[in-house]
Amino acid sequence: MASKIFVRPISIAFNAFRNYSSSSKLVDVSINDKTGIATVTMQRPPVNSLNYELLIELNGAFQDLGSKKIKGAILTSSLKTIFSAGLDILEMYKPKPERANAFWTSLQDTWITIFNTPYPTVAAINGHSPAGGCLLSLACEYRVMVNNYTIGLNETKLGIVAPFWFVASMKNTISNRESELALTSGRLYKTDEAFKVGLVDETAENKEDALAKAEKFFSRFDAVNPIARFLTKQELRGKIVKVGRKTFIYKIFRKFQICMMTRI
Ligand SMILES: CC/C=C\C/C=C\C/C=C\CCC/C=C/C(=O)SCCNC(=O)CCNC(=O)[C@H](O)C(C)(C)COP(=O)(O)OP(=O)(O)OC[C@H]1O[C@@H](n2cnc3c(N)ncnc32)[C@H](O)[C@@H]1OP(=O)(O)O
Repeated sequence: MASKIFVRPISIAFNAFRNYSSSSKLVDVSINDKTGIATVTMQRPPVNSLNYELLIELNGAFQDLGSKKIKGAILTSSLKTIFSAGLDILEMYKPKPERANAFWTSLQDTWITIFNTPYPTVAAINGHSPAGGCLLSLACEYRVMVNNYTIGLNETKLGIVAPFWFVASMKNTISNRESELALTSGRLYKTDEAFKVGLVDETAENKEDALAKAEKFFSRFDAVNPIARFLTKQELRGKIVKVGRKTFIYKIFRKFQICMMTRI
């Protein structure tokens, strides 16, 4: 039996941008009472492009799950063939500087939240997952991907530069060498190719299969102390987040991106 929990309203999460708040539910969160597994489903047709509102809801959903006693959380999509098309291109087209700043901050906050959850996370990638979509899956601990879709950080193909925390997320998952080859060429991997290089951990026949495999991943931790598990995760991932959040280079880079975005 699955119980629903409410995602924090956007207007409460970010009062300064009340004008941009939306009452529509872009993220569905359900927790299976029997298994203790939460499923976070992005539902922003047509392609789950990541705009400010979706990011705020996603961030709120993963944060709220931190206060629940869950076994793990699965990130997936309600759409038939798309996990997420990445950042919403409309957010990057001549935005107001305040909106660009809020958008960019919400993207990084969401990445940090998912990257750092105390509970285990799996991305059940049930469709295409370019750029920012790939980033979301990289923030999870494990990836199961349905066959015959594409995934990757294809920014260079779009003539843009993946921020270094996108790159760090890739390098946290596949080798430095493979990351270099993939990022410089803007490669989008097919599911089987992604599996071969370790970008995804398992392949699946369809969404149900992906969800079943995702659930199975959590049983690896049945005999593991959750606090020891989380502290170990922090040990492994903490430095990447610190670098992403605090450095001078990041601040410069962000200003540069906002400048680019407001001039397109
Ligand atoms: C391009 C960026 C420009 C400027 C950036 C400047 C500064 C920013 C600096 C740095 C940022 C770096 C990090 C960037 C990360 C990103 O995520 S950028 C976004 C990258 N995303 C993509 O490249 C995906 C593009 N889309 C696709 O490949 C395909 O649409 C799809 C495989 C996801 C789905 O294919 P189909 O099922 O065939 O569907 P359609 O192509 O017909 O699309 C349906 C509908 O959706 C709209 N759409 C698609 N992607 C996006 C998107 N990312 N944002 C907003 N809208 C999107 C598409 O236009 C169609 O709309 P309609 O025509 O039906 O109105």
